[in-house]
Amino acid sequence: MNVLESILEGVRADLAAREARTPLSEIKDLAAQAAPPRDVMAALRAPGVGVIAEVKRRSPSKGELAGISDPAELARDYEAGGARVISVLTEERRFGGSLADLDAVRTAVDVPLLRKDFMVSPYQIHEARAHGADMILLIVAALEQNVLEALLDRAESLGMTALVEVHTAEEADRALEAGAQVIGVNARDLTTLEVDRDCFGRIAPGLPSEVIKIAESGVRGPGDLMTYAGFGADAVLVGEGLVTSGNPRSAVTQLVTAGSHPACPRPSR
Ligand SMILES: O=P(O)(O)OC[C@@H](O)[C@@H](O)c1c[nH]c2ccccc12
Repeated sequence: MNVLESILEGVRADLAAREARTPLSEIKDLAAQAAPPRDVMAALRAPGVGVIAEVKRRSPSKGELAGISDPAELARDYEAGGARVISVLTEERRFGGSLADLDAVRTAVDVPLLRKDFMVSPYQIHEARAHGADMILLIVAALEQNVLEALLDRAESLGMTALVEVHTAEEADRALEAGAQVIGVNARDLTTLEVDRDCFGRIAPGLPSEVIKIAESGVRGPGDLMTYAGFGADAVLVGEGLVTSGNPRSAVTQLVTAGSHPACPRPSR
């Protein structure tokens, strides 16, 4: 079993336990009562290369990253630094996240939120909405094509935006086939955890100009952002580099400043 498969096994078990406690009908009601979703596309289409800042406690490759004691405070720093969207990892077993983290962040900031998890069922999408998320992650490598399409449709029917994650050109074709409007190229191969920073440059230039393109993982600082900008990135998604920086607010500001600098190549659409 590869890393992704073993993560998915745990995710399915945890999901079954939550579904047993709170039935789908109930979670749908809670989602319907939530404040309306924020306009993620508008946030991502703003000029310059945007920053999606991630609340990430642990990773399967590095273990505990920075001992985040207050996710709300971290999120406020991200927002003050100029993050366009905040990503909250809610997977518990490998990433140490939770829906409680998402709740804490939702009460602390106004920017759109991405629920970062391994989505395999519509239940998780209603759950994300009920907890205030505006965007969800769909990992192509984790989903059969028909399930990918069903989850994408479900997210859109709730007024949410899906970030469809790929790591290969074949997966990018599947994302487009499913109708993805926002595609994230993850530099990390989730089956091996290896990082390949050239992945974005191989895949993104082949995507249609109207698709929003996000470079995910392994962003160390403004230099990486500029490289990705040259290949057409609309935004970068950064976790570890921010949480381990010692000063997340200024680390976000530095990225945002680079992404709005006149010398930074802008996606043309
Ligand atoms: O911490 P990094 O290397 O900056 O990466 C952030 C983000 O891209 C990463 O957490 C991620 C990308 N895709 C995922 C899918 C599931 C869990 C986590 C992820």
